[in-house]
Amino acid sequence: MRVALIQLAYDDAETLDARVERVVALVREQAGHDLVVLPELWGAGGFSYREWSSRAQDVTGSIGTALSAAARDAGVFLHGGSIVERPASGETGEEGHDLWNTSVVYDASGTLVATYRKIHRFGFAGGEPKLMDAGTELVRVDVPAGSSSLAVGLSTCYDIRFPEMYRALLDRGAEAFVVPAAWPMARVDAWRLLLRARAVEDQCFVLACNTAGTHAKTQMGGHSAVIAPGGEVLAEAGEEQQVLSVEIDPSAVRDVRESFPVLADRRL
Ligand SMILES: NC(=O)CCC(=O)C(=O)O
Repeated sequence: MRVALIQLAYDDAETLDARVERVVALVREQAGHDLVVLPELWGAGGFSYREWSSRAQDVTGSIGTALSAAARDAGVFLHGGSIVERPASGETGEEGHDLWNTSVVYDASGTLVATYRKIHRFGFAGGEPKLMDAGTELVRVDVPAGSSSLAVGLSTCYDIRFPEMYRALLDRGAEAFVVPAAWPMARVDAWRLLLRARAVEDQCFVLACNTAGTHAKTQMGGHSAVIAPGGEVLAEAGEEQQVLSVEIDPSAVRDVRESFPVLADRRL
């Protein structure tokens, strides 16, 4: 199964339209991959809190429409990273906000097959908790891989600090976790550690796609990575924009779990 992580760099000068055009061109270049992943909030800007409301969209807005077409044209399963979602229905959340940090996933025909609203909001008293509602649903999506498939648990950036969420995804059958992110350089050591920790403790692949470049006065950390279910780093990006293209073998999950059956020793 061939996976591409598009570690995108952007700055404050680029318009949303120009960024969407650039991103969908990069997605189309990944034809031949089974799964392509983009970072968190690449359209609105991961740390551009002040812009989030004006850049919010329904999942069927301009970003979603462009991603759907790119997935179809490239013939790839596409995790489109996340958008600042403002549902066209006027829905509000339990805390009264009308915004969510929502991941959008398309199959190779361009159909929106899953959405995931980020459960753990980053920013303490500011940022996401101030502006957005928290998601409440765990989401697993099965990505076709040749004659079989890979069960992928969805998560976003700051979620990686909450191991109980990944255990819950494991209990829903996850064999891999996708982690789109806008994680800053200042804490990149923690990012690299946490990705491997989640892989080792749950014996799952971790496919983590971070942001690069500097926006909203925040330097992003890069270091997107693909981690095997035994914890080996199969590929890791540097600090600049880069596409990581990696072959993974879904049967490695079963092999690791059989040869070192630590999950069978859980005491609930
Ligand atoms: N966008 C995020 O969730 C950032 C998370 C982060 O910087 C951290 O957990 O540290």
